[in-house]
Amino acid sequence: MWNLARAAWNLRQTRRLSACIPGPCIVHKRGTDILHDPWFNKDTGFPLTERDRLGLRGLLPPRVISFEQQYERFMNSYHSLEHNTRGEPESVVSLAKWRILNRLHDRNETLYYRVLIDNIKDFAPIIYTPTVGLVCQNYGGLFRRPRGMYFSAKDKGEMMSMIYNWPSHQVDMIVVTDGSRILGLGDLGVQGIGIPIGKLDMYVAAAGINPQRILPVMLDVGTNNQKLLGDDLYLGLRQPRLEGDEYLSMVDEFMEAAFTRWPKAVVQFEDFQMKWAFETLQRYRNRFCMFNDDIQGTAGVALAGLLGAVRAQGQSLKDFVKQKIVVVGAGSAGIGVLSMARQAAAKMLGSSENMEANNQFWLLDKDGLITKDRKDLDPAAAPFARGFGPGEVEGLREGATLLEVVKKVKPHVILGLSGVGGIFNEEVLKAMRESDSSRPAIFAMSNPTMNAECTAEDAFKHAGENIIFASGSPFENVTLGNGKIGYANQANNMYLFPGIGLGALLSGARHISDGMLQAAAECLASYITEEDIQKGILFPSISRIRHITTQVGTAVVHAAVAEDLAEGHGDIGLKELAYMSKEEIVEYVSRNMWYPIYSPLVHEK
Ligand SMILES: NC(=O)C1=CN([C@@H]2O[C@H](COP(=O)(O)OP(=O)(O)OC[C@H]3O[C@@H](n4cnc5c(N)ncnc54)[C@H](O)[C@@H]3O)[C@@H](O)[C@H]2O)C=CC1
Ligand SMILES: CC(=O)C(=O)O
Ligand SMILES: [Mg+2]
Repeated sequence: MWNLARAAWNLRQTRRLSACIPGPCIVHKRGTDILHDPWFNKDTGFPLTERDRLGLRGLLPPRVISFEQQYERFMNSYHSLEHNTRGEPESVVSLAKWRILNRLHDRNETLYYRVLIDNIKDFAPIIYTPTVGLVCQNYGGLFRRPRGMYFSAKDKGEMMSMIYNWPSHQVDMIVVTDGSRILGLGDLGVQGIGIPIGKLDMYVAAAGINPQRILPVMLDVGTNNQKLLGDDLYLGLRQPRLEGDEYLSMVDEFMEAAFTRWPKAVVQFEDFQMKWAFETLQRYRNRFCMFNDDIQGTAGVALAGLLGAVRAQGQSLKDFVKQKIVVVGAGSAGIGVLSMARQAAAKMLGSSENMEANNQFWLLDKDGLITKDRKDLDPAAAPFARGFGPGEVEGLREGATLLEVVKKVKPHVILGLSGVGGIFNEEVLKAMRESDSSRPAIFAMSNPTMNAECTAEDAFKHAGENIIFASGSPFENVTLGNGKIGYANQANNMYLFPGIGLGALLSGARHISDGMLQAAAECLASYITEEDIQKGILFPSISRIRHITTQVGTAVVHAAVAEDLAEGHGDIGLKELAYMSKEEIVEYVSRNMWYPIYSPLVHEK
């Protein structure tokens, strides 16, 4: 039986290798309809024979420009824009850069994704955080043409038919938001659509998901943002947010519709306010192949960073259980990080009893330190409320301030996921000089840049040059004395969500388990070399994101198979997956990653 599966796998391999040259792309349009379709459009790059075949002759200037020349011309325009906007306010420059990229996205997807992949380090801050936040805030004014699908409270009962309005026959990856907590910017209603668009651009760039098979989705359930409600030109529903069962029945309807049309799709929930983030995750995670990026993706990246910080202190990974970690922000992201960190510690300790005694975490929210004396203690925060077991620090009361906590606990790590810019202020950072760690870690993970708990520069200036620093949005490295560099790591879930989604898709996982998420986090944690860790580098350069995502995707496929959750993908069945070696899974994952090149277009009626 196994030998047969093996033989079939080998045969397919051979066939595929001989088919590496870009295959033809079937197109059902002709003439200007092709030029106006960004998926097929090659601008001046259509060869003459193709112009003849597709009725394009005379619709373009006669000269044929190669893909490389088009690429160079775009990059030249981009660099001129950089040059011409020098000295302008940062927001003006960032939006100008976003516009030029967006115009290309609207016109020629192949060229757009190629420049994005090749220049991901420079372009991620434009199409993703921080600029995407600014884009969402200014969405009404920037809107030119729609992207993705919008399901509103007015569409109740219609979603099952509406989903068939989407033109692609196959969708692999859906990112959905209700716009209720966009980065650290709060409720932006329908304007939050920029986030699923940016996340899916990262899916294409990092995971090689085919852009014809992605779907950004906005669930417009209203908004509680008074400014938007009072704005005549606001593009979403001008009504308060749906609540309770009305809200859930709308999300239910969307999920049923999406999985009815595309049963093998993966759905990522993004930027939902905390109560709905947790509730929808519990509601759907055993029914559908879905995950919540803010809770689960962020947790894996933070855990990888925390383990890196242990290594940077010259300790063994097992010493993680001795680290005193203060988390600031008890929302979906903060609680997600603590839950995963606790799981990892429990695994290292080997028993839940030891875990009770361990008690290494302190959690604060807008009302200060959370203890068991907290009135109306949120059930999600309850496992991390102080005031039980050994390890209590004298004199720390319910609601203690961050400064009090840092001074008394002398933590190894402070990790911010509060959405509040600057709360790691000079006093807090200076107090970190008394940390019990030889290399204290400061993670200011809130987005966008304005909402980071501190800047990289302030962290190194006030907390000392030996710290480890990471932030959610990118900062420049800091030049320290004696030619040393203070590394500004970017601890952002972009290092994991593409690999989680890709691994879930290619394994055909029924759902996404904790084991699959843990495998993703462990893979990222082990990616970085000892030499880099010693310099204070916790995460690899974003320019390696395709390679990282291949590895993370492989780890996720492997875990899905090991947990018996995989059902296979396309013509690769479970048995073939189960038979693959690690190298073969890597090869399988890479082979399934889309790469932007112009394919010959063949017209079919
Ligand atoms: N770097 C990354 O990959 C990620 C970063 N984030 C960022 O984390 C932030 C929070 O996200 P969520 O947890 O989903 O939001 P949330 O709204 O669910 O939670 C925010 C939490 O911060 C607390 N808080 C507010 N003011 C505070 C203060 N002054 N001191 C201490 N705590 C305070 C709130 O009480 C709440 O517990 C956002 O800025 C988001 O952009 C979220 C996901 C991933
Ligand atoms: C990065 C991200 O997912 C957030 O800030 O919400
Ligand atoms: Mg998010």
